[in-house]
Amino acid sequence: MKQEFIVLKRDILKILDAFYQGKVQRLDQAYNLYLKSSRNRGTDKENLIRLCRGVVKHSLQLDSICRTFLPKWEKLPLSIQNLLRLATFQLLFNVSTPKGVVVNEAVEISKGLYAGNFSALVNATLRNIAGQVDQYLKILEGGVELPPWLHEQWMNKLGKELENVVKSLALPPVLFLRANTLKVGADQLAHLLSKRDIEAEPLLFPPEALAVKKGDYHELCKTQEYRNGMFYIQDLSSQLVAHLLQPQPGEVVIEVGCGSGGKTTHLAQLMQNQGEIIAIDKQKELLKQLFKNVQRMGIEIVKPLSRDATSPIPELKETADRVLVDAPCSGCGTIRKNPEVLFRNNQQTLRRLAEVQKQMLCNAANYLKKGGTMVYCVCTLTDEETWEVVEFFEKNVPNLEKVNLEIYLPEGIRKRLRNSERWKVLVENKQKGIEIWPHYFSSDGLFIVAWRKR
Ligand SMILES: C[S@@+](CC[C@H](N)C(=O)[O-])C[C@H]1O[C@@H](n2cnc3c(N)ncnc32)[C@H](O)[C@@H]1O
Repeated sequence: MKQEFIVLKRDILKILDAFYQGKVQRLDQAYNLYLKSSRNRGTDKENLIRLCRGVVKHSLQLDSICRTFLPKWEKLPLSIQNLLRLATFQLLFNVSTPKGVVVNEAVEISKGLYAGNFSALVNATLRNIAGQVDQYLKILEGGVELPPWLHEQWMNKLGKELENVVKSLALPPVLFLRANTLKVGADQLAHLLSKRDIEAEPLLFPPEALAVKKGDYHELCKTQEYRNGMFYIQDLSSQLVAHLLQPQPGEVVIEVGCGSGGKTTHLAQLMQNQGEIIAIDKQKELLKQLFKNVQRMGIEIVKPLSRDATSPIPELKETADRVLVDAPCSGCGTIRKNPEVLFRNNQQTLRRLAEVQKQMLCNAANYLKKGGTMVYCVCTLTDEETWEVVEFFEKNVPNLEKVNLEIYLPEGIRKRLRNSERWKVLVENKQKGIEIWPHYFSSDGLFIVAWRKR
């Protein structure tokens, strides 16, 4: 039995315990907090993240498998539940590790929990599950199990296509980069990274996008190219947003909900570092990170503004050529990398978020000059946060007309969208907004819509 795997799994269990106890909202907060402490610097980070993410992503399925053998599953202490979840996940997904090793390691760990009172139960349950792995694998081949409220919504939208979505959500997230074209092109960046044994393949659209084929997040952040601001780690669908806003050098652009600057820095690139971007967020901590990113990437046109964007900001009235509203949302498009989204949301949280989105959007429309363009985007695809927000906005804010974004999409992207039944429905209904579903490009899901002020 390899001692280091046992240590790794004990670490994972601490993270899962913190997550399921609700001590942190997001899973990445739980593992980042943990990895930050100096004792854990040598941890096999990627394996740890993969296993934590896998357990949370499949926990509805893992729990129902465990429940088959443990009718009193709900009454078990949380650490024992997590130990069984983790070992079951390994039995089903880590086919390279012999089943006996997985079971023995779990039993060994259980001896240190609750005076070993649950060791026999852990042993018997996992041996039963190990004996029926083939049967369970068939269930898991269907993809991630969505909570009923989300399954019903997406089924209504997608019908049979939902099968492809949930299968795609089960896959690990793809790491995408955006070359900072103020410093380097995608081909040149790929070449520089290859010297560090990182393989990143330039994509056709956007021209600055790359998909990482070899190398992980932590390796990338340590490179000289990262420190020199030659790239930003950003999902592919997010990279479409700045292009669809079409900012021009010399213009005034306002971004509402700028966070740490993923889209802000992209807007600055497209503006060739000329003009002005007012980057608004209510979280000061994120604005500090934005400042670091802007400096790292050699950008000089960003003015951070710490404000609550659900209230009007009178001094910005009719000042902007373009406005981007990147609103807080449930993140249902990001389940591949943020599986906690499956558990932290329900119809109530969606309604609360939709209210914030509506207020941010209605206020932001006032910042546009006549003839200016505004984009609203969210990395989710629930009705409440997308089309219902659009409907409310259009009823309440006059003098705006929807822009047909399809014409701004490059042929490759358009072709893929046109292949989907969902796109045909949107076009038939003259909806004009764009829905990127996670299986189209192995990216996050995203909703984008745009208006022009008359
Ligand atoms: C989707 S995230 C932004 C991501 C960012 N634009 C990027 O591309 O990296 C939404 C942002 O909205 C901010 N936010 C939430 N509520 C807000 C409010 N009432 N006023 C201003 N910003 C808010 C959050 O702090 C968060 O950074």
